[in-house]
Parts: sequence; C-alpha cells; structure tokens
Amino acid sequence: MRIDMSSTNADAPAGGKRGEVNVDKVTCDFSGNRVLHETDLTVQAGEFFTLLGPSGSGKTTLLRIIAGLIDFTSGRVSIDGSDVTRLPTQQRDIGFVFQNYALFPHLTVAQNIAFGLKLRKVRGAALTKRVDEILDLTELGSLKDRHPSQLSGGQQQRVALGRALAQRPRVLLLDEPLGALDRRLRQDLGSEIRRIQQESETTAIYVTHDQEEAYILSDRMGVMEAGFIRQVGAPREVYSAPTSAFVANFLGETNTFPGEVGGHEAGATVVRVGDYAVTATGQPALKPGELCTLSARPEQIRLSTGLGTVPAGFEPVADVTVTEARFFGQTIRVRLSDVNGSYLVDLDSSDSIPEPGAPAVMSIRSHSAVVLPANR
Ligand SMILES: Nc1ncnc2c1ncn2[C@@H]1O[C@H](COP(=O)(O)OP(=O)(O)OP(=O)(O)O)[C@@H](O)[C@H]1O
Repeated sequence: MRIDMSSTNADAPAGGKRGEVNVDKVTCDFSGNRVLHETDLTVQAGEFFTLLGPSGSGKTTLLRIIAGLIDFTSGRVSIDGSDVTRLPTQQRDIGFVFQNYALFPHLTVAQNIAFGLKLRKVRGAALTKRVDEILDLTELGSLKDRHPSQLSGGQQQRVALGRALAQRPRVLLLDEPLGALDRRLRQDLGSEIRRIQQESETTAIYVTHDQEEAYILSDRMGVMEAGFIRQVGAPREVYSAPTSAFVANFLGETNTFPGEVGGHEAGATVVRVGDYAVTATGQPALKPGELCTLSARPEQIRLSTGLGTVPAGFEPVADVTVTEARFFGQTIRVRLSDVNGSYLVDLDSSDSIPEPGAPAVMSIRSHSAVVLPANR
C-alpha cells in the first residue's frame, strides 16, 4: 500500500523526497560537562538511520537537539536545507515516538490518531480518510474503538507510531520505542516499524542501545561513544569493518590480537602476530613496524589440532588452549586462551566438542580480520 503523501505540511523540496537532516558541528554542554562534541551527521531523505551506543553516550541528547527540545552550545541543525536551529519544535514538522507510549487514556485508538490532525484543523472527510489510512498502515483497524488500557504494549506502541505519522511529518524521531517490550515483541514490532517507515517514505532517526535492533531496522547507523559519533555506515559495513576497538567490541563479540604491521600488499595489510603473519584489511596508513591490533569475529576463526590441519583459505594466528566449550544449539561456543588473553570461537554444531585443556591452533579467514590502531 502506498500512502498519499500530498500534504498541507511542508512539501518535498523540488525534485526530491522530504526529510533530509543535517547536523553541523553541534556541541552540547550540560552544567559544564560536554556531552556532544562538534557532531556532524547527515541523514538522507527517506532513510532509516539509527543512533546506537551505550547508556550516556549522547544519543537522546542528539535526537532532542534535532527535535528542538534542547538548547545547545553551538552548531546548526537543518531540515531539507533550511536552518531550523532557532525554529520551535512544533514548527519543525517532526513526529515523535518515545519508550512510554504517552497515549491519551480517555481517547480511543482512532481518536488518539485523530488528535493532532484536529489541532491542525483537519476536519470532516479529510480527517476520516487520513485516520483510516493510518489504521490500515498500522493494522489497527479492528482495534480502533478500544481505549489504550485495553491494548497490549505492542499495540499501544503502534498507536503511538500511527499518531506520530498522521500529520505526515518530514522526520520521525524514535527514542527506544521498543524498550518496554519483551524480546519477541521487540523483533516483531521492529519489523513493523521498518515496514511502516518504508511505506510512508518518512525519514526515521531511531535511538537504541541494542545492536540487533539497529541491524534489523537501519539503512545506516552511527555508533556513539562519550559524545562522539565514532563510525557511520550500513550495519554490515560497520560490523565487518570497524575502525576502532570500541566499535568492534560494541557491535558484537570480537577477538583481538596484539600485532605489528609487516607491510601492505595488493590493498591488504600483513600483520605479524608472534611468529605468524595474517593478511587483513584496514589502516593502509600504518607503516611497517608500527604496533596495531588485529580484530576478528568468532565466526571468522577456525580451530585445528595442528599447523598441518589449518583449513585452506585460513591463516594461523595463535597457539592456544581450550578453556571451555559449550553447546548452544546452532553453534558450539569455545573459549580459549594464551599469554595475550582470552578468545571466543563459534564452531558448527555438527563439529566435535573440544575438551578443556586441549591445545589448538586458531586461524583466521584470509582478508577477513580488521587492523585497528594499537590501543584504540
Ligand atoms: N538535562 C541534563 N542535565 C545534565 N546532564 C544531562 C542531562 N541530560 C543528559 N545529561 C547527560 O548527558 C549525557 C548523555 O545523555 P543521553 O541521555 O543523551 O545519553 P544516551 O546515550 O541517550 O543514554 P541512554 O541510553 O541511557 O538514554 C549523560 O552523561 C547524561 O547524564
């Protein structure tokens, strides 16, 4: 279903979709503490962009600055090329969804959705048509006469989403909207949010600390730490090519090995780890002899019993000892260690389960590990 986007609200800029957001060198201080540092961000019109990061990294602050809810120290926010830095929230043409649904308890689902439209003087047939469109989009038609107290958490959040979209905002801002729901519902409603965003062609900026949610939903994501956006990219790109140890670790389990750059060949970086040499990607500017860290995801690593049994296409990186092996259904999760630290490898569930104390060789798929600057 395509939703009619013709609107009395701000129309699309000539020749394009609406809702491009630009954040330009935004700095924010609270009581003398800097919580955002000269932050730049561009979210394309129609894009689903996620701000992902640990608690306190500045995600909500940045979202609220885009919304116009916070006075910040310096910088500029624009939507569709117009500077909105000094424009009040209600004139920014923005929709919000928060963790606590904030529905009007005395109004039905349909009345909640109609509320903002009525404030904007939408009446009669136009009002009914738009409310029906939103009930279709959010698949709430059969619940339209219920009150919020008669709905599940997931249904209430769909009403909140519908209410936010009813006025065809240029940008939809969502702050941990699935935070109060259980895991299963989070996945289902996450997919729903993505579908609704795509069908309504609305730019979405979504805040979460849950990387799985970010993967499922996002066209691109920005990973935040301590008031900085550390890396921006498509989920797969950021997962497989992190540019810092923080991003590598925050986006999932990873193994790190202290190494030294051996040289560069054919666009790859050869890293020496102890007596071994591994072909990896990233950091072409590091010079031979410079210290670095090699980072590899558990699924990029194989275990073997000796050098003669390293699989084709893999390169040995460390001689280790098995410390623990556990069956996890789809995988066997093996913990290992050597003098440099501990590691994690996922084996296929059909592999044999290694015994604790057994020696093993870890090897990495060629060109799959990432080189990071040392100590980052
Ligand atoms: N009104 C405020 N006054 C003072 N400090 C604040 C205020 N709001 C946020 N902060 C601080 O700013 C920093 C960033 O907070 P923010 O809420 O943006 O983080 P977050 O990444 O969204 O975290 P969470 O996932 O826990 O919501 C934190 O250190 C927080 O304590």
